Amino acid sequence: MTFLHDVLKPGCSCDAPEHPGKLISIDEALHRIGALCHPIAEVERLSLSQAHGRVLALPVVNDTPAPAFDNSAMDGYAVDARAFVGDGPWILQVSDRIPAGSGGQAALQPGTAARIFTGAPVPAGATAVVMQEQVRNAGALVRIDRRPSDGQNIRRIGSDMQAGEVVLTAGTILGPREIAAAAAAGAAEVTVRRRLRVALLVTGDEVRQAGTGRATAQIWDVNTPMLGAAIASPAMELVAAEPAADDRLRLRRQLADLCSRADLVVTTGGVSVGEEDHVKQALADLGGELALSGVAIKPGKPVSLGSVGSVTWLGLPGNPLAAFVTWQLFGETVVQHLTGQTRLRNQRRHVVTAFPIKRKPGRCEFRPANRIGFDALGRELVGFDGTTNSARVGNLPAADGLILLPADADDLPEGALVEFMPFFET
Ligand SMILES: Nc1nc2c(c(=O)[nH]1)N[C@H]1C(S)=C(S)[C@@H](COP(=O)(O)OP(=O)(O)OC[C@H]3O[C@@H](n4cnc5c(N)ncnc54)[C@H](O)[C@@H]3O)O[C@H]1N2
Ligand code: MOO
Repeated sequence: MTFLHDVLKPGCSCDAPEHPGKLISIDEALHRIGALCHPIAEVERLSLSQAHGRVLALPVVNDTPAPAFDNSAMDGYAVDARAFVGDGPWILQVSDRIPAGSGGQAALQPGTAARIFTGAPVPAGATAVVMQEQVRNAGALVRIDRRPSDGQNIRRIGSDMQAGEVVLTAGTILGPREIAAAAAAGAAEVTVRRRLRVALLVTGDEVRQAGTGRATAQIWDVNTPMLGAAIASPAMELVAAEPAADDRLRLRRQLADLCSRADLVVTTGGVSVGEEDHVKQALADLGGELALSGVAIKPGKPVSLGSVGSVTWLGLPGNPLAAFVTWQLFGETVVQHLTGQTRLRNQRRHVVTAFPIKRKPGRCEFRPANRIGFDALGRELVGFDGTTNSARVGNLPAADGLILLPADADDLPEGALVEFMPFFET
């Protein structure tokens, strides 16, 4: 069953009246993100040790073979097995001692064994290394009982990476695995895109920062710390995190200022249909253009995207779970495009529900869920809290991803196959 398609007739009571036919599918929204968001052009050169989490702007090419010389995979004895006559055992004199790092290595003296250590260069003329546990040692002599195979315990020059090989392509995000490969290629520095400048504007007169006073009917600000944490990844720089009033004029001034300092302005709240929802009007006043406004997704229906000149604007809903889900799904995708990542991280996979689900059809629904094991067929089972709503984040820490419930499904039995998207963690 596919459910990432246009929902022409939203079936949920809160979908239809204000947006008839205007909600687009998740896939269409992702497509529009791709069409709008292009990588920032500026790059910088960083040492590899400073580059964690950054996005490569130029490939990393291995200039010399890795490993750069044949070396031993074991502590043992380097021998030339071609010279072993008969079935053995063979007794050889130990003619040399080769620790790791020793240079200018002499060739193996014919008919002898060279004591060698893991990582040390294998002397010319040796065809194998016999690990020391398989050798009987008597002073300057060693006894080998089994014929070593050709190349045994030798890591060959270039067997990891060839000279001239592209180790990492442009657009790769540098995590520990990529940094390992770049380090093995001897890359001291890499060329990465500069950090994406992100500004956060959290609307809502009722929203208060924890630690300040709070009157009745006011609420703690969840979105600033939550999105601040999501943006605190090495490829991004949070240039501003400001509260905004529900006032169109002041909002316009604030947005103009943020657009002059950021590549991406993320707002929360004020994107729905109420008279207090001024964000879109303020952007229109600045000459902004909308790329999408409203997606058939629950929570997060009012999520919007647009641009003001070269600056991208992402409007997330105010409800914290809706903001979280739409950041995970759309915000991360916007960032991936703007930072020039070429391998988009779409880790959705199929899982099986541990409980039945009752719901209203109409929008594709994302629910916090957690993996709880496997069923008798070996399929991954997920559980979830049945009482989710778009303002509720208390159950987020227990979850480790989101399940996607089909737009057109009302009741799903226990054991239904659904998609699961693990959280992006930075
Ligand atoms: N008549 C309609 N009303 C609403 C509709 C609709 O279609 N018709 N859609 C609902 C849906 S769905 C959502 S989602 C919300 C989104 O509205 P906004 O994005 O404009 O957000 P606000 O109205 O500003 O706030 C919604 C909600 O979230 C609370 N909030 C806001 N900011 C924060 C924050 N930083 N930390 C914690 N909580 C926050 C705010 O107090 C509201 O309760 O609109 C529905 N309404
Ligand atoms: O779509 Mo709204 O996101 O239910 O909360």
